[in-house]
Amino acid sequence: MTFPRLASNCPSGEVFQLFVAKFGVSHNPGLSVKNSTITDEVACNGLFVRQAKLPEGCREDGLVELLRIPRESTFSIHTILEILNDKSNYKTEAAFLKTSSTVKDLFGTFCQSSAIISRVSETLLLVVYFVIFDCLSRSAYELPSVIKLYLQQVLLKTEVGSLYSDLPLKDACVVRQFFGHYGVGGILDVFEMVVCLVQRSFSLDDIVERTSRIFAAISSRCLEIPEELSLDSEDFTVNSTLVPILDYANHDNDKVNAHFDVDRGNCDVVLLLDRNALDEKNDETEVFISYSPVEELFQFETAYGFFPKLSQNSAGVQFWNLCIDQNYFKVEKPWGINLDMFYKWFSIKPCIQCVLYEDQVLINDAIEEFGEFLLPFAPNPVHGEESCFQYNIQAYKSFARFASKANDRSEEDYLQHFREYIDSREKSKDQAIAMPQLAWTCYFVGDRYTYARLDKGQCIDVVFESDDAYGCTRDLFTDYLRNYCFWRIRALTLLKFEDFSLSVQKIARLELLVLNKIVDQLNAGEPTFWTDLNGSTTLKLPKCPLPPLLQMSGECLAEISRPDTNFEESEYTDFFDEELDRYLDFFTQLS
Ligand SMILES: C[S@@+](CC[C@H](N)C(=O)[O-])C[C@H]1O[C@@H](n2cnc3c(N)ncnc32)[C@H](O)[C@@H]1O
Repeated sequence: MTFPRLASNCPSGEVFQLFVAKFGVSHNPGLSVKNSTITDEVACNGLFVRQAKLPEGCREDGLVELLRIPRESTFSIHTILEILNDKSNYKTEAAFLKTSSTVKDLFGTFCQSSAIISRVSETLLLVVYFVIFDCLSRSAYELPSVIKLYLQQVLLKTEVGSLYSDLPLKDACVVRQFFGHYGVGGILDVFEMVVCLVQRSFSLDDIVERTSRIFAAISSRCLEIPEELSLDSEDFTVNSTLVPILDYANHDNDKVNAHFDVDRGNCDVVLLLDRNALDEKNDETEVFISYSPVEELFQFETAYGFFPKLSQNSAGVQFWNLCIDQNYFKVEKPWGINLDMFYKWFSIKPCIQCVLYEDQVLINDAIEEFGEFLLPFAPNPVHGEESCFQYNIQAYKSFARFASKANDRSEEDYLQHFREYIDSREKSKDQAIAMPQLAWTCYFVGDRYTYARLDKGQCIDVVFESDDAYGCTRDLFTDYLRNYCFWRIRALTLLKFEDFSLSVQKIARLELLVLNKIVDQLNAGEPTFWTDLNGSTTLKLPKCPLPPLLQMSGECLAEISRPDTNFEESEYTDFFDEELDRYLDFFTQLS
């Protein structure tokens, strides 16, 4: 099989040569960069290896080193500072002082923005750096040449086709309304904030378009590069890092034939080929690495702009973290419970993990988070016609009592504070209240029928003690899920997809596919939960994390009126002393 030559407008071959000639990158003679054939959707480069040109022999571990990139030619939040602070990277001392101090000032200003602080990640900080570099390079500042080359010939030339490439999203208000619970609002906020900060500091053309390109390129090219904490330690941390040339490698979990690593001797990043994974018949093969062995499709689409094919190497499964639109919490309330308030107090992510497996969509009920999601559907273990949870609208009085006991002061000193604070936390757009869970009482049978204010882990231990309780709860949840799917399918099908950016259309279509599949399976009485496959598969599901709890961009559904009626603490707990003990630190810190 042969691959097409690089298109004349594709600079990656030239970039490869420049990194080799000027920035210490070395490579195996069999390695080259070419147009990849994996996708027609975007212009796509890839790394290729020609077997005939690979020298004989290999490393001790049988792998062949294809590429070596010195640490100082990679970009992490640490190396960028080192590159900026190295005077030898500038033509004059004056240029060094001007650029390095301006970058630090602007970076400091950007990082004070609350939208950035609340969502800070190393990848975001890299975006901030490169957006600043782009503006400086267009404003008569000198940039270290390694940064300039990577920015201008890689980041700004990359086509990704992800959610970030589509920023600012068409019809952003509707997208926020219908996909905000997936965290899209946070992406939009950060993008708008970065653009706004840049526009305040520079009057340049095309800021929005270039910022979007840089966001998309960095999000799709960052690698998690391990770094030892110290020379004599086995412990290491990982840094989000941009690694030139290696980042031309594409992803395919079925065709993986290489992986990257760090040379512990000098911290170079190396790309290592498994020669056994090459097909003898093909003289030239595309090099594939794995961006992630576990494929969660929303994340792949947002970061990389594509849904990978279902691959046997990923255990034959992919995931869709079905985030629940919190607006539905107003529509249906199991046992009359306000689910928004429940999940917020317990810091439970309103998200159901779906497993895409052999043309089926199965709810992953084998993870702890599923049990957590299920909790508010549980019936009272004695009074089966009631919920097993009770909400205390006057929880601020419990907080005041705890604080008074912990600090030996009067309850009155704290009442107003907690009333206002709890009010603001319950009404906030965060998905977690982030206070001790003292608002929901759980009824359970231990040695006797009793009640206490437990956290989610404790609740799971006591609520699902018996298989009956679990089965009954799961049935109630299944009805809820069916109704949710109908509601959401209806909402999504009423949308005019053509009004949206391409990536949002792809996400909406895939979610519809998942929801319709669940409904079809439920209607046909087919398995809906992963554990229902018992016996028909011995597959052990890989771990796929749920998305984090949203900050500042969840829904705010609380409409709370807080009556000031008689309040008896003992109606809400049988375990006051244990609870006080448990949360003593929180309350003593208030003083
Ligand atoms: C780290 S870059 C790889 C190099 C990139 N192809 C280029 O042209 O520079 C990651 C991007 O490559 C593309 N890509 C990688 N693997 C892919 C695959 N299996 N299918 C479709 N696109 C892929 C996606 O656009 C992704 O965002």
